[in-house]
Formats: sequence, structure tokens, C-alpha cells
Amino acid sequence: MSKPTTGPFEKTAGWLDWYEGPSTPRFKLPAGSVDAHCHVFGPCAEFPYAPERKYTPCDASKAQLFALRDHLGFARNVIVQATCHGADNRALVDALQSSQGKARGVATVKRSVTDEELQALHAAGVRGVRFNFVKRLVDFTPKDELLEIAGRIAKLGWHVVIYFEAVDLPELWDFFTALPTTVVVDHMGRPDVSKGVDSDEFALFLKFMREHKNVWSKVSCPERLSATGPKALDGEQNAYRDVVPFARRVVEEFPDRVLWGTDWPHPNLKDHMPDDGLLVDFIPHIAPTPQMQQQLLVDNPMRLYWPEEARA
Ligand SMILES: O=C(O)/C=C(\CC(=O)C(=O)O)C(=O)O
Repeated sequence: MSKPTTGPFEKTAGWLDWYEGPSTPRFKLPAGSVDAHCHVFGPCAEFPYAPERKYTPCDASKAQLFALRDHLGFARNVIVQATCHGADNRALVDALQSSQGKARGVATVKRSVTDEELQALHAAGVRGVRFNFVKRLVDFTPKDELLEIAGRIAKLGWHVVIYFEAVDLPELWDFFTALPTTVVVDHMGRPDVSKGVDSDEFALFLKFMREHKNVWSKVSCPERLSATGPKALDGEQNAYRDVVPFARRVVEEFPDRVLWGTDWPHPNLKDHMPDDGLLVDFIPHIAPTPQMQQQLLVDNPMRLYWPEEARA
């Protein structure tokens, strides 16, 4: 059944709704695992989508996110502000405040944000800001504005999450390497997997991580990156095989700087909506040992988002 969007909003034509009734993963997540990349959308009758948004999704509420967390076996979430809410972080903050300490957040802020507003976001559980360079998702923000924001949030101990596509890395390199915080890259900088894991493009991404020890990567979103599948549907245990060598390379070389997330509710997928249970079954293909799984799913996200609780 098609899921609603509420209020005066109409979903973007062709919008794919998140998968109803995901399977129970076969892979048993380590105790305390964190889904370190997911979103909430609305509900837009309560938290309207931003006028400047580039897409209008179906609603995906905090209650639905927390139900998925429990079903899949995660202990905690990191909720990332989605561009459909612009720099209005109310839906994110509401979800964080309802999570009983089980969620932390990554917000979007403008240069005009006040110190009091940053403090309030911190109190709610925000620990980072996201700078998005994917042109279909956001309008351009001048780099000096972003650097100013980065300098201010650095003082709070926050980090910067960056989202960009692989072809844009050379042009963004100087800006990224000037950031004064820990920097977390979404979805491995969106490699074009059809170019192969030994391409110059992916080599540049590995060099970026190798030469800058403050750079981390989410090894998430195979469903977005895959060109040849197979899709995480119908019990498929070997989904998105073409993405495995990329994510595995990053996990093996930088085991203490990787994070994983479902990306629920999977905004803007065009081809299919994955079964989130089968996405969890993708994890042991990219992090094959219990030690790597523990780092990817527990130790690393805890160090970044709940440092006060993290193991020494
Ligand atoms: O969910 C993601 O990470 C990816 C997105 C959406 C997005 O980033 C956003 O709306 O903020 C995408 O590629 O469309």
C-alpha cells in the first residue's frame, strides 16, 4: 500500500516508499550495534517539509524508525537531517528527544544559527553537521560560510559529515582537507562502481582517507551504488555484489574509521526499495571478521557519538 504524506504535500512523482515488513536478518548484530545513518521524514502535518526541498517523500516517523531499530537488532540510531527538511531540524530534534538517549543526530545549520540554538541542538543529542554537495539535493552554499560553521561547531566537539559524488572529489579536496574537525564521508563518496575498485577515482578516495587520519567513511548504501545487483529482495543473501569490493577495501584498510547505516527510509531510490533485513545481511560480506564487525557497528560509532560511554 502506498504510504501517505500529510498536510498540503504531494509526494514526488515516482517516489518509492520504504519497505513494509522487513525480514529478520540472518546476521546477528553484535550487542550494542548502532545504525549510524538513517533519517526521519515529518510527519509533515507536524513537521512541514522545507520550501527549498528538491523532493517530497512519504512520511517516515520516529516511531517507525524505532520499530525498525528493534526489529533489526540495533541498539541505537544516528539520525541524519535529510535535505527535504532543509535547516529546520525540528523533526530530528523531536526524534532525538523521544529516543530515551538511544539516538544522536547530525543537523543542518546555516551561518545565521545562534550559539544558543547550537547549544539546544547539543542538549538534544546533535553531534555533527552535514555539508551536502550533491547538486540534485541542495543549492550551493559558499565555502567560506561552511568553514565558518565548521569552526564554530568544532568548539562543541562536533564533526562534519560530507556528502558528495566521486567525480567532485578533486575539486572539493582543498576544502575538505581544511576542515578542522573529524570528517565523516557518506557512502564512501559515492564511487561509480562500474569503474572498478582499482580505478583512479576510487584510489583518490582511499588516498584521501590514508593521508588524513581525521577522515572516516560510512560504508553504507550498496543499494544506491550498485549497478548490477542483485537486489536485496526475496531472501537474496548475496545482494549488491559489485559494491562488496569497495566497502570491504575501506573496512580492511581503515577498520577504526568506518561506520554503517541502513539509510532508512532510503530517499530517492529509483529502481527498487530494499528489504532492510537483507541489507543487514550484507554486513558480513564487507566486514568478514567478528573484530571488524565489532569496530564497524559498535566501537567506532560509540567513540564518535557516545564518547562518554565508549570503551577506552
Ligand atoms: O539518504 C542519503 O544519504 C542519500 C540521499 C538523500 C539525502 O542525502 C538527503 O535528502 O539528505 C540521496 O542520495 O538522495
